[in-house]
Amino acid sequence: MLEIADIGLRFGGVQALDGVGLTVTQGSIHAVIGPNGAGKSSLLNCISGLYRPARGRIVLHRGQGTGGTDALLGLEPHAIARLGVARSFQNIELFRHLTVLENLMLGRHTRMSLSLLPSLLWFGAARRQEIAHRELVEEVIDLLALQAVRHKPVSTLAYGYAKRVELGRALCLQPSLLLLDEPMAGMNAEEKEDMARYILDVNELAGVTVVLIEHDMDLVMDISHRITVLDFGRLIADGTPEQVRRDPRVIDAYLGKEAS
Ligand SMILES: Nc1ncnc2c1ncn2[C@@H]1O[C@H](COP(=O)(O)OP(=O)(O)OP(=O)(O)O)[C@@H](O)[C@H]1O
Repeated sequence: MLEIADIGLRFGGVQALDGVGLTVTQGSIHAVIGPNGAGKSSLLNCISGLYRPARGRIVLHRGQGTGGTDALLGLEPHAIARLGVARSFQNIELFRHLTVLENLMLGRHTRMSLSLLPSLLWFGAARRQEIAHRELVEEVIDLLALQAVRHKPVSTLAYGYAKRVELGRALCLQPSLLLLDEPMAGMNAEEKEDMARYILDVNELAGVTVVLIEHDMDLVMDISHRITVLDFGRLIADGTPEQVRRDPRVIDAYLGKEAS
């Protein structure tokens, strides 16, 4: 569903990404791992359009039925989001004084097709659209088990819950591809386990393809179908969790450091 080839990105003297390429399969959870500064966030930023790599190719194949193929390189972030690529955890700001439901409805509104004026003129159409939005938001609330906190302001929620609302905000855009940058950062073991389960549900039940950056190796090995390993901006391994776990370059570059 996503093909990335030969990405080169430089910041002054730092080669953040050097010839990186990978293929994300539709329906998979694809993790990107590597030591600090390896280029993981930069890669996600290239996919979502925040960074413009000097060279390379990023192509999104949209799902069956739509038949579309889009070159993402050079598109603005909002245009990429409109193609069904959502990003969570670093650029989604929740409105902390608003309730969970209000935050999710707001997340949904960026996807509204009717502008204000036609909405006033064509009240019926706007109303139908509002009902459809509401149904989608209710599905997200069910999927992420947010019923108990739906009317609570986000500022009153425990950290793990707030993170789940962020995930919900991204899901309200009905993405086909979800980019998650360290979704478990700052969480305790129980919160991490919960979040991992919801990411699996998003993938399996909602059919969303996920690209995930995460430092917790056991967790990555548990939930990912495929793992790409970066080190100093270069791809050093790519494969199933079993293949990556055994790869001597990975053990050297990453697991070795963790174990020591
Ligand atoms: N906006 C920027 N300006 C300058 N240098 C940058 C910028 N973004 C990233 N870099 C540099 O590019 C390299 C890769 O950084 P990146 O944040 O992509 O790594 P990472 O693997 O996500 O690291 P971490 O695990 O610490 O988040 C680093 O040397 C970093 O300092």
